[in-house]
Amino acid sequence: MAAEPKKIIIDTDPGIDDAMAILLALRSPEVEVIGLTTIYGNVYTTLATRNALHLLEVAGRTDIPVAEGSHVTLTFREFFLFMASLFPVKKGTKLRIADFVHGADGLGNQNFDPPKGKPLEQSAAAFLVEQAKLHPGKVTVVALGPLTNIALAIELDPEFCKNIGQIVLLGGAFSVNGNVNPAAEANIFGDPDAADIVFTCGADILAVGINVTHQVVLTDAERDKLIQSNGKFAQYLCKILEVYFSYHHEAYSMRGVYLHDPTALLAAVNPSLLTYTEGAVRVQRTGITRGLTLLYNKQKSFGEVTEWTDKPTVKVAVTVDAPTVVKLLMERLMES
Ligand SMILES: O=c1[nH]cnc2c1ncn2[C@@H]1O[C@H](CO)[C@@H](O)[C@H]1O
Repeated sequence: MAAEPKKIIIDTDPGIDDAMAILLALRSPEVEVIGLTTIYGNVYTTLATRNALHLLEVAGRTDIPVAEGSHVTLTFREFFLFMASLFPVKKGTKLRIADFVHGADGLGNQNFDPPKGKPLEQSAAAFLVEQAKLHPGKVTVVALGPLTNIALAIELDPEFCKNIGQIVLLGGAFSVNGNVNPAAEANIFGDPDAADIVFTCGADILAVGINVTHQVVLTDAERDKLIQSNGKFAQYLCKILEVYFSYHHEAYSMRGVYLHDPTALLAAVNPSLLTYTEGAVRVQRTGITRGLTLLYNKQKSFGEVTEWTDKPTVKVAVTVDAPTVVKLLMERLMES
């Protein structure tokens, strides 16, 4: 008898590689997407919500709910709540939005029609808490953007970390340079305070960092194969991928793109595609290395108490079967 599909919620900032991961998830029988929650990162949260609804309409899956997430980082949020109580005036935020990677609309400057659907009334954090409680130990969150919503879910319900089955997150640059600056990877840099809360919350966490996703490349030749296929999702993605290819060409002088989000998604679909190590991860929250992720492998027992002492163990991906990830992605998108 086939195993019941794993319930997943994708926390996402679509985003071209997010779009690939979402469509891939919808073509993966091993998982059932029970919701999308949105976050800023590649675009602002409002646009992330719009794009999430749009992608579900493209896929004909408007039965899947979308819950809108935080518009600001954890610290800004706390500051706002405090200031709003004193002066009810809105101020601008200084989010780092990667529109130069994904286009101004987040989906390769295609300017699609606005979606017809609407997000739930419920916030992303409330949705995450509710679903984890409803299916204890059975829901996997695949977090593809900054970790604000997950940290808010932890704040909202201290039981969330126990109720959630696993958090597979795309984030961090473990023992390699970041992609925002030499220290930091984009998702962790987006909200380092939230990331540190998530890494130390005690949930079952698998972090897939760019030390792993930089091994997974979709080449120009593979994109050509996607273009030539009749797959509906492949056709759609090839339209939006142009901007992402140009960015990689400029930034990395490469003829191909990194498959960050699809790799993290497939790590949730089939964990045996990766190997991982274990230890405690802390995130640098200030200074020039803000957003740095540092894994303590617990091989040395330090004489003194450190910021890593007694912190829970998480899994950090080390290797990936890149050819199989690319093959699965291509096959599933071309069949669609
Ligand atoms: O150079 C970059 N700057 C900012 N964000 C990036 C860059 N390259 C990729 N991403 C986005 O951030 C996540 C991986 O870190 C991915 O979701 C990717 O879309």
